[in-house]
Amino acid sequence: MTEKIAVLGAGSWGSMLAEILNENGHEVRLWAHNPAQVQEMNEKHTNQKYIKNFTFSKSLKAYSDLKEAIDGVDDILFIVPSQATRSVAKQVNQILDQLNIKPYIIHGSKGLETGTHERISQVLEAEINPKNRKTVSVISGPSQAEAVAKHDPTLVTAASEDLPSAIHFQKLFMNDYFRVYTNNDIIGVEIGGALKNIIALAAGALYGLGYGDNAKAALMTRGVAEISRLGVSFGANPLTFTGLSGMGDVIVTATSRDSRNWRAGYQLGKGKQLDDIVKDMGMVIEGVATSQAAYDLAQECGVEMPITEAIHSVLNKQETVQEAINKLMTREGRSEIG
Ligand SMILES: NC(=O)C1=CN([C@@H]2O[C@H](COP(=O)(O)OP(=O)(O)OC[C@H]3O[C@@H](n4cnc5c(N)ncnc54)[C@H](OP(=O)(O)O)[C@@H]3O)[C@@H](O)[C@H]2O)C=CC1
Ligand SMILES: O=C(CO)COP(=O)(O)O
Repeated sequence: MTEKIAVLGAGSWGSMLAEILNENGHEVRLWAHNPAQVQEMNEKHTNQKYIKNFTFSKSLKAYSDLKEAIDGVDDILFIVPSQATRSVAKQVNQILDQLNIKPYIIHGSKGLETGTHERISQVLEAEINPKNRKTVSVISGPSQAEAVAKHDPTLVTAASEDLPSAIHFQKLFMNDYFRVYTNNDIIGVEIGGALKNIIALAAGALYGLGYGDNAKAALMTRGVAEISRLGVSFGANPLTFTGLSGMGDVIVTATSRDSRNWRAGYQLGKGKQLDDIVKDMGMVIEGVATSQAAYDLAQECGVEMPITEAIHSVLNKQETVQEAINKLMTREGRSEIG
């Protein structure tokens, strides 16, 4: 089955997912809002700012006109930063009002919207009229774009409340280096993907301060515990958090030097100011905005999330990283389970 697919967002992950789909034989249209980036992709087949030293397939075409990118497609994949998804979805909906198509929608963004605290599938469902689309799904899991570029064997999850839609995307993406599982727990998959970025910030900060493997293992394990607590309070399946989009993504993002969130945390641990880190990174650090949304949600729902609170207070300059660690370590003793 070959399909026409629009990929919206040509950063590290959008361009790499577009390359996978293109290699799988689909007709892929990669949309970027920056015309210079479209020109670079079409003329040099590179995307140097986002994926260094990688040459994309010549058959992968980039577009700067959103309507041209979407017209006639079977599927639309949203891969812009979480906080930009709503504005892109509004534009897409207006265009779909004028076209006679009803595509499947999927996204690969890992964040929660600040203010509304919505998951990205909720944003897409709200902004794209059901008459203009089929279901909304997510693709998530441990998948640094730089490693996918090297065909590192990578396993991810496609999730939708509608299992046939998840299977639809499993078939589109699967190949011999990119293996896709399915899950109908979209809440758990999205919450795991979004909140692991907070744990990655914390892991980088610990390393920046010089702490080692015990601290890293403790952080990852208790990180999954608190992500799971929040997710379960929204009806997620606790087992999802032991899987690829939960523990799997915590492991890769909290250990990979390719992770922007880990690198940002490392610099925080070294004492660099957040504004400078964000400016110098030049790519999205999802954990920064998502730590605010997760902190607000935890307060609203009465869910205990000590690591999220610690990162929130460090990012808001209420505590240093060392002070936050001291507070975490001297909390009252707890039972591990429950
Ligand atoms: N990189 C990775 O390995 C992975 C990333 N993800 C997730 O994918 C999502 C995207 O990340 P990634 O590709 O890495 O991010 P990048 O920062 O690498 O790229 C983001 C892209 O989105 C574009 N963009 C930003 N704002 C807008 C907007 N308002 N409208 C249209 N386009 C916009 C940027 O263009 P410009 O810079 O020109 O503004 C850029 O092309 C994130 O949620 C991330 O968590 C998930 C798995 C792996
Ligand atoms: O989500 C990712 C890998 O699974 C990418 O993480 P970063 O955004 O921290 O690079």
